Amino acid sequence: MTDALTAHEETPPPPPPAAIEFEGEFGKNPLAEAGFFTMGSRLPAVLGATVRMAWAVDRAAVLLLVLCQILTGAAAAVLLAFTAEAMAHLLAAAPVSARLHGALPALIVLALAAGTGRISTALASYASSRITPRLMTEADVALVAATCRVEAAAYSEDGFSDRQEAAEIGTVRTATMVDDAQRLMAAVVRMVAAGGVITVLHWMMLPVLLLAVLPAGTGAILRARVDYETHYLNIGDRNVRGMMRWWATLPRHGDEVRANGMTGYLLYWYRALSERIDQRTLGSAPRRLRIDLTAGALGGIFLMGTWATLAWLAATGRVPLPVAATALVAVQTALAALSQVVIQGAAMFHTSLYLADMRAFLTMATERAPARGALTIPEEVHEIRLDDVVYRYPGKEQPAVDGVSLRLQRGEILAVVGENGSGKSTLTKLITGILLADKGRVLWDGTDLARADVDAVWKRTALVPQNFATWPLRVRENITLGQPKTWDDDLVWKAVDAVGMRDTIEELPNRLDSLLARELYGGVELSGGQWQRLVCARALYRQTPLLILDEPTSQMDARGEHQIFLEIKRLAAACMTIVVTHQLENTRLADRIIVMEHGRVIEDGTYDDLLHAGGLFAELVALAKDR
Ligand SMILES: Nc1ncnc2c1ncn2[C@@H]1O[C@H](COP(=O)(O)OP(=O)(O)OP(=O)(O)O)[C@@H](O)[C@H]1O
Repeated sequence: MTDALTAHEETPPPPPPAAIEFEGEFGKNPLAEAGFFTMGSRLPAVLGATVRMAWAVDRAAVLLLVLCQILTGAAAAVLLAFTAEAMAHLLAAAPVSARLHGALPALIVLALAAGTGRISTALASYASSRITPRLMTEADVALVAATCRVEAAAYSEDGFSDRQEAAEIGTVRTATMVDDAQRLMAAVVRMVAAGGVITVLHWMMLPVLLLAVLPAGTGAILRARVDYETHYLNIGDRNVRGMMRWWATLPRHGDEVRANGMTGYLLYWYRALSERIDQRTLGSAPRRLRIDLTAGALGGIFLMGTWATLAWLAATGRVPLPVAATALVAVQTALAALSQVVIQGAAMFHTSLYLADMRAFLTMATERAPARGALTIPEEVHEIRLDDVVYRYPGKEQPAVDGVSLRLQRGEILAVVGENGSGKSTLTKLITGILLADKGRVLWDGTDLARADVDAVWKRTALVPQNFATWPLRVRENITLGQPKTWDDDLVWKAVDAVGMRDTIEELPNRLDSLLARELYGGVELSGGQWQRLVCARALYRQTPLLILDEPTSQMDARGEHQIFLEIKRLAAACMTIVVTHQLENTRLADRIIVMEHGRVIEDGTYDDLLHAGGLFAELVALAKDR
C-alpha cells in the first residue's frame, strides 16, 4: 500500500452540519400542549388583530371591504330566496309561457342579485389589494426597527436570531393575511345566508350539512398543526442555511471561497442542511396523509347522508318538489361556503401561528429596547470615568471585562493593547454605552450611562469598529451616514482630506455621488484599505467629544496609516481619543497605554514606562521585533 493511498484512506470525511437544538423556553413548540379547541378559538382573536392592523393602514379600504362582504351575503340570500320563488312558478302545472311570465320578476331579481354579488366580490378584492402591501410594509418596518433598537446585549442571547428568523416568516405571511380574512368572512357570510335559507326550507338540513363539512375543517386544522410543527423544528437549520447561502454567494467573499478550495465543501454542507430540512418535511408526510384520508372518508360518508336526507324529505312529501329543488341549490351553495369557511379558517389559523411568532419577537425586542433613563449629555465632555466595571456576555462563564477602573480626560489619547480576546473591544463598547456594565459604573462628566438617554450618548461618540460596514450608498452618504451637517460638501471634503482620499474620490466617475457597491449597476468598488480610510473619514466627520478607533489601520498602507495618526494627533486636543491596536509602534502617539489580560488592566503607563517595566507590553514589543 502506498503512502498516498494510506493518507487518502485516513482523511476524515467532511463533518455534517451541526444540529441545532433549542433549550429553555424555545425548546418547546408553543403548540405542543394546545388542544384542538384552544387552536380553533384563536380564530376570532386573529381576525380581530387583522382588522385592527388593517384599520391602522387604510380605514376606507376596510370599510369598503366590510360593506362588500355584507352585500355579497345579502346577494346570496336573495339569490336563494328568489330561486325558490322562480322554481315555484317554473314547476307549476301551467303552460310554458304562463310559467315563464310568472317567474319573470323573480328571474330579474336573481340577475340583479347575481350582478351585485359579482361586483361586490371584485370590489372586496380591490380593497384587500389596497391594504395588503401597506400592511406588509408596516410589519416589515416594525420588525427591522425593533431589531435595530434592541440593546446590543440581546444579540448575544441564545435563540435571539432564530426568533428573528421565525418572525421574518410572520412578515411574509402578512401578505396572505388580509386575503385569508376576506375569503373567510365572505364564506361565513355566504354560509349564514345559505344556512338561513336552508333552515327556513327544512330545519333538519342544517345539522346534516354541518356534519358533512366538519371532518374537512378538523382535518385542515390538524394539517396546519403538523405543518407548523415541522416548520418549528426547521427554524434553526433554516437560519443557518440562510446565513451560509449569504456568505457563500456574496461576491465579496468569492476569492476566499475559491482560492481555499471551499466550493465543494460549502455545496456539500448546503445540500446536507437542505436535505435535513427536507427529511423533517417528508417525515411529516405520512401524518398529513392519514389526516387527509380520514377527513376525506368521513366527509364523503356525511355528504352522502346529506343527499339521502334531502331525497328522503322530498320522497316522503315532507318538502314540496320546488322547495326540494331550491334546497338542492342551497345545499350546494352552503356546502361550497362551508368548505371555504373551513379551508380559509384553517389557512388563517396557519397564518396566525407565524404571526404569533412575529408578535412574540416584537414583544421580546420591545422588552430588550433600551430603558435607561432620560439624562442628557452636554455637548462637550471633559472626563469619562470607569469605576470597577464588570461585564459578562450572556451564556459565558468568565467576564470579558473584569473590574476595570479608568479615567480619561479631554485632550488625552489612550491606547488599549492586549492579546486576542483580552477584552479590548468589549471595554470600548462599555465606554460608549453600547453595552451596560453588570457591575460598576461608567460616568461621563458624572452622568451614569446606565441612566442616560442612549441617543444623547451616541450623538457624542464616533467609532471605527474592527468589523465595519461597507454600506451600498454613495461616497457622500458613506461619510455622513445620511446625517449632513451643512448644505454644501465642504465638511465632507475636509474629512476626505483628513484620510488622504481626495485623489481617489476625484477619480471616481461621479466623485462624491459615486455609488460604492460593485454589485449594483453603475456602482464602483474600493480596495480594503481605501474602505478603511473612508470609515475613518466617517468617524472624523462626526466631530464628537469621544473618538474610538478599534484597529483603524490594519488594512492601510504606510502612507495612509501615517496620515490617520497625524490627524488623530491634530484633533486630540478637542476630544478624548481611544485607539485599540496590535501595532504596538502606533501606541507611541498615545499619552497613556493600558494593557489588558483576561478582562483586567494589568499595566498602565507611557510607552517608555511600559517598555522598561518588563511586563506583557515589553514582551509583546519584543515579539513584534523578533522576526
Ligand atoms: N458578542 C459576544 N458574545 C459572547 N462573547 C463575546 C462576544 N464578543 C466577545 N466575546 C468574548 O469576550 C471576550 C473578549 O472579547 P473582545 O472582543 O472584547 O476581545 P479583544 O481583546 O477585542 O480581542 P481581539 O484582539 O481579538 O479583537 C472573548 O472571550 C470573546 O470570546
